[in-house]
Amino acid sequence: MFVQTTDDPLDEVLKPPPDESPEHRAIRLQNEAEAKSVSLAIDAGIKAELHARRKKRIVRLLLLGQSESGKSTTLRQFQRLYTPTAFREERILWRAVIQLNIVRSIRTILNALTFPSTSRHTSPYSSPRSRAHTIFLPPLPNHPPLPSIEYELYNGNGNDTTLTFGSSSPTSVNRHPHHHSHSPPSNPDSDADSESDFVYPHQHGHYPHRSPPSNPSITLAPTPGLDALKARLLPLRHIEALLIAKLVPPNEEEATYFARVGAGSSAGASSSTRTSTSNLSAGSGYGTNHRYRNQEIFVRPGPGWKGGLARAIAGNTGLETQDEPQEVLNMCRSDIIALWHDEGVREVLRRRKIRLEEGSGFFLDDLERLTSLKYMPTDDDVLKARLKTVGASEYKFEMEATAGRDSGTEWRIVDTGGSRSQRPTWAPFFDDVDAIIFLAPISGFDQVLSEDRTVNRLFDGMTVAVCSSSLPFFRAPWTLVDTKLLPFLLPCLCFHEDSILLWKAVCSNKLLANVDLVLLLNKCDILEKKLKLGIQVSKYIRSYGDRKNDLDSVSKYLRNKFSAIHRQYSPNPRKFYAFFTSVTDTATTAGIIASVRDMVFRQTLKQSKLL
Ligand SMILES: Nc1nc2c(ncn2[C@@H]2O[C@H](COP(=O)(O)OP(=O)(O)OP(=O)(O)O)[C@@H](O)[C@H]2O)c(=O)[nH]1
Ligand SMILES: [Mg+2]
Repeated sequence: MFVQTTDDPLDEVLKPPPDESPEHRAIRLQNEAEAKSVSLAIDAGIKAELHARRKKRIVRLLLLGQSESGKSTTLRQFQRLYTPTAFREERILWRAVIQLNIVRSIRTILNALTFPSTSRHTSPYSSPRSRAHTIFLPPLPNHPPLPSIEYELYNGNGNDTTLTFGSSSPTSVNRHPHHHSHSPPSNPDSDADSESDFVYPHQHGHYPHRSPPSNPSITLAPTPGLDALKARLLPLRHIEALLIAKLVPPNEEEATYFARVGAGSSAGASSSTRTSTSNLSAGSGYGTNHRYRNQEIFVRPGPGWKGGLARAIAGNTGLETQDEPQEVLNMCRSDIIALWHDEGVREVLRRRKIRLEEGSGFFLDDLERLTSLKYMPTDDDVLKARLKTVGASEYKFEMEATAGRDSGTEWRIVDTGGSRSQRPTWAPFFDDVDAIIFLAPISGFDQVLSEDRTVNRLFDGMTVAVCSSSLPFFRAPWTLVDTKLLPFLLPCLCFHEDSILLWKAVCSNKLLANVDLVLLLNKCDILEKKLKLGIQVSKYIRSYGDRKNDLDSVSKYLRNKFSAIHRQYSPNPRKFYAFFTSVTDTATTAGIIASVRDMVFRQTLKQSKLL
């Protein structure tokens, strides 16, 4: 029976009729009882859901470390292990990145063969014999004609070659003298070009091994073999532009920065091709502006670039795709393989100290498979692919049931860009993080930072940085520190810029005082290779002294260094977790990631007093 306690007009409506019969009343009461129980059940469901949501654990991990330390690769390992279906589905999207990695490796080789390496040889125009040429290339198959674009390439025998792709091009490759606007300026140092420290191939396109001369310079010889090979590899420049245009959104200002700096002629290019044009001009920029030739293509983390690629290949299985870069790679396959396996080329790279196989995105040892028309990236390929990160982004993982007791926990992993200009983006994540995974690529003891070639990756570069508790480290980008300002920036410490410096900064940061730090001493596989090649650690790290130059001794020595810093700089005592890793190695990394996950999970429970 309703008890009317309010003046609610609804009550008036719901009031039983005054002449309600006993039968009708019984039915009405039964209906009301049923409605009430349904309503109660709904309320209970909502309550339970709210309760479950409140109970749901969220663990937030932050990946830190210098550029190329392996942060994004570690994230991909997490994805591979904990969201395998999504990881597998996305493999096809990585093909473009791998193609770009291959093309860039080839470009590095061709540049090494072409450009003199000594500091006085900074201009490809410096030869008095320089003359520009134009090569007209036919439009590539299965691709709409591109506007006519010109690129310049120093072809190694004193001539500049301008390449033109476009619908107006003749159908055969031929050369003719280029107009005067591309004529090389005269250079008073031009005689210097008659000698350089690189080996030229002989006339049949092979690169004979030459024993090192007593003088590090090697006299140049005419190089028709190399010219022919390079001409056959020219389409790689075209696909480099296509790939960049595919991967970098057209509105990406930063990605095209260096292109604009090194831009050549791009008149007539449509706005959609301007990205590729200007980036190709950057390709020409490595002819005319050497300092930009190592610029990396990057993407902002998150699904953005993948979304664009996915749309581009929508409806395609990836097996019978008409993928132009793949077709061009396939077409150039034998030349690429010949180039990479040539002893003479290897010798040039050795002399130039270019060790592609130790660098990022190295795929040249597997060209047969990777250049096949039906190539589909494997898990390992995806892990080895290199795509620089800019900015920071959070990735969510629901652990699957197989993950055991932490199933239902939501893991949020933040991947960050590690190059110097990116480090200020780390700070906003510091106040809400459960653990930090810090990657230190210990193979970098004999390398310099790609963004500053005066700075050793691990130890010995001398750079000034500002670090103080009152001036948050990461909000004071080192790049902004001007030496003129130094007297005003106190306290000011002189650091050795490198992974060690970063580790010190992370350990000492007060915001992170209660955050667990997990150190991955990464790239052990490369370290091992270097040590086997006889590279002496003591040459680069003076304090290493006369310890054994083997993997065990070196890695333990480095771990102790990091551990000592952790002990000394942590504001509060905390445990030190360190692992030796090669995060591209799926077999070993799976176990390590499981340990890290368990350890972080336990600590999180402890801190939330659930354990
Ligand atoms: N051989 C080897 N290569 C590795 C290892 N870890 C990472 N790499 C490779 O090194 C390159 C750089 O790795 P990333 O994960 O992109 O580096 P990152 O720290 O994310 O770099 P940024 O995005 O620039 O900050 C990639 O090509 C990886 O495949 C390793 O342990 N061994
Ligand atoms: Mg990255």
